[in-house]
Amino acid sequence: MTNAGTRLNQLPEWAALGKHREQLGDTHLRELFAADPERGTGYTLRVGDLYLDYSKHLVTDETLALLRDLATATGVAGLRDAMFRGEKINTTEGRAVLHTALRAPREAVVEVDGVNVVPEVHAVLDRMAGFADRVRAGEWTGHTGKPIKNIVNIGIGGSDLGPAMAFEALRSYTRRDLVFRFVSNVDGADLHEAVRDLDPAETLFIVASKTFTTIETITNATSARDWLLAGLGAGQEAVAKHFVALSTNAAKVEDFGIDTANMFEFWDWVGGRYSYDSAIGLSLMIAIGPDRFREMLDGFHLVDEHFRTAPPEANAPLLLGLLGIWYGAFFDAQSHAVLPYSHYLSKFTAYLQQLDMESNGKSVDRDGKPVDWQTGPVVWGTPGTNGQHAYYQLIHQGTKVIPADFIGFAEPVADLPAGLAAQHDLLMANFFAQTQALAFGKTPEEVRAEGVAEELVPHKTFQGNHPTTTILADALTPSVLGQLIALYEHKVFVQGAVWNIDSFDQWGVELGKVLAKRIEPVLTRGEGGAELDPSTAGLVAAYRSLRGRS
Ligand SMILES: O=P(O)(O)OC[C@H]1O[C@](O)(CO)[C@@H](O)[C@@H]1O
Repeated sequence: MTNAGTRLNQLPEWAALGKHREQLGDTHLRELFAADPERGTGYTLRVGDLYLDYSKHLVTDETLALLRDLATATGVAGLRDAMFRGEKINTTEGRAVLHTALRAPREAVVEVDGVNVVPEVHAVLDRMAGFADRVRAGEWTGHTGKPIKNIVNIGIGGSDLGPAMAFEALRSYTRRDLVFRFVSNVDGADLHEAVRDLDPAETLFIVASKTFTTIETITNATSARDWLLAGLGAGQEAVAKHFVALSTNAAKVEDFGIDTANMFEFWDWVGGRYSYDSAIGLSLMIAIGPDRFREMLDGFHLVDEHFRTAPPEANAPLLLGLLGIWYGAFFDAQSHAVLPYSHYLSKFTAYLQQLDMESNGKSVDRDGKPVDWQTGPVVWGTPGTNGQHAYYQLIHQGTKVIPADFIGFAEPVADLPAGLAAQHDLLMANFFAQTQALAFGKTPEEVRAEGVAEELVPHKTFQGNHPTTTILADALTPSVLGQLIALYEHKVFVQGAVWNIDSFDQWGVELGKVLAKRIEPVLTRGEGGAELDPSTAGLVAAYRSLRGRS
């Protein structure tokens, strides 16, 4: 609900943006830069260790002011403050949204239903640290007395993507003598490949599931238990030394056979896709150590505080959120590319896909009314420079408007051998070249001036005017990773607030789960299926026939 109870696209601020968009017409970034020599330095922000350049966006001072007016009219700041206060802003699930409490300092007070949750958060972090230290020191031994050397995280969605992404991102900080694997897919191949070369006696499974009912995770965890017990030739008593659980659901953890003494808890006010800085990060904490994990939490907290207190003109998540709204609503942009120029961020965009698309892939507003404005974009991308040799052609010369974030670092990771570290300038030269080419393109006149044959001029012309944000940091440290993730979390928040949707539920994933449960007995035993539509019934029959079951 907007502050005036008016639908988003009925607001005068929305109309003002529409009019402004018409006036902007085809104005080119070349013109905007020519008109303002300070633009390249003026349209920048510094947040913690992040340097943000938004000068290559199709905006003027007026655009930005109008977008901030829209944020005011839609009550973004009020909803933000309600979130930080622990109010139940996830209305369809009746829950508070308090991932920010996961990184609050020990002395902070954040109340849910009148209870300060910060002491509990730190109690769990301390328990995690104690456990991580024991594993890292070789003091946590398996059933046969051998120290644990292999850590396998079993989870899916937010219980996988966060720790898996952060493990990759911080690989240079990880214990290289321990093996870390992440299993998510219910395709048995995932678990098979993860454990086939491991010694069960040295393997710890971390079963990560907020609900502890997710069928993929419970199925994989059950198979992992079978693999372990068969490999050890042991009974159920071996489970306690080789399985720990990360969950909000102690009863289900116990049902599975994991001692709740080996459970690390979190709470229903932590959304799955906002959870890797909770107990869900245990595998990461074992990998990088508790101190580095805490540095990461401090990075998150730094951006939380920025989002909570920075004025609108200098508020980075607000700005990024509003830019996305601008392109979706007024340029018909359907997607948003996130292009990290770091090999270690290979899973960053996949992580953001859940964060953004599960949060803002909604088509009814908070009151259940259909929206008639664009909501969350398709988020996609892979690390540069690989994308340059694959799909950048379409970004440069295609017909779509694709706003893109370019993320890069001044320093290569510390433990890269000098010869390989020397490649970093080339990587970053590509990083800077791409946003330059996207913004300014190459005019037909410039192409002709190179002596290109006239019939090839249109093919070699780059229209430019493709909007990008550049995010530059000194190095990919635990703190910087936390800062980056919090930046995106709050950007997603801002967009959901303006679009007036509940960014914290995910009802859209439920139907498929229910149908899969109904279809499985048809596949395996030929039972039921009368209710299947003709297409699905035909496919199921073909599958059964191919498997020799009909
Ligand atoms: O941690 P859980 O409860 O196993 O859920 C895993 C994932 O499944 C979802 O609920 C979607 O199905 C995500 O939101 C969540 O991150």
